[in-house]
Amino acid sequence: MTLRYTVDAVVLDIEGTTSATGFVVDVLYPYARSRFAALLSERSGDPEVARAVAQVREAIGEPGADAVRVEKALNAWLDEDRKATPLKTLQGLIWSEGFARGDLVSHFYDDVVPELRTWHSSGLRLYVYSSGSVAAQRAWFTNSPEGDLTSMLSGFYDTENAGPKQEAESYRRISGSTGIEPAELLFLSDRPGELDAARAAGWHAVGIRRPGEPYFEQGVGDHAAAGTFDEITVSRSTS
Ligand SMILES: CSCCC(=O)C(=O)COP(=O)(O)O
Ligand SMILES: [Mg+2]
Repeated sequence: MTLRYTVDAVVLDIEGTTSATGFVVDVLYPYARSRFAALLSERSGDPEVARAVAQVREAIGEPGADAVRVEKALNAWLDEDRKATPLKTLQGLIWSEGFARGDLVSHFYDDVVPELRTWHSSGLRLYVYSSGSVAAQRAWFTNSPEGDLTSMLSGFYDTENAGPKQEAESYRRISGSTGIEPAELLFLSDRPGELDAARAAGWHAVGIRRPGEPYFEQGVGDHAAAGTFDEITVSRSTS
């Protein structure tokens, strides 16, 4: 069945939606895990690192936690795939450098890039809203197996600049930042809580259900659902 929407922009979740959670967990997470210790010891003076470390200490309620304790907390969050902002900031720093030096190439499901090209060439604006940091998102779309895709993207949002993905206020913030009315925005995500929040903010929302993804069995509640991007026809609003 084809789902049809007429909007100004499509906003994309990454993990479970454009790309496989398995790739993130099996390739990106070990890459970050093996580099946290060096980052924490060698770059503690970097303001972005220092701010993230302070956020970790606050989150674990240990203001005096040393680098070893901070690393332990980061690894525990990794184990449970916790979408904690300081974890995502530090991962993003490590990954963006890994992508830049050619250690990493991102992953997209086969249906995604062709559909993004179709939507972009029809005049739709494309944005990303992911728990992965903006630095990680940029690196992800720059270093795809099909080359640099960032020219199709109009902006990037994460939990730092927009807020938590399961809160309607974050979607209102993105709508305000893009200047696009909520009813002209379509969000694609695998997580029902994120779809609920987008809908509560007045957005259109479609659940992406891909076999093998963590939320496949649970489903997406009462949201419209698609198995692949080519099941969604999106036209640009003329208004
Ligand atoms: C390129 S971002 C890496 C994936 C990631 O760390 C993540 O948390 C993605 O979560 P999402 O909100 O896109 O499901
Ligand atoms: Mg997701």
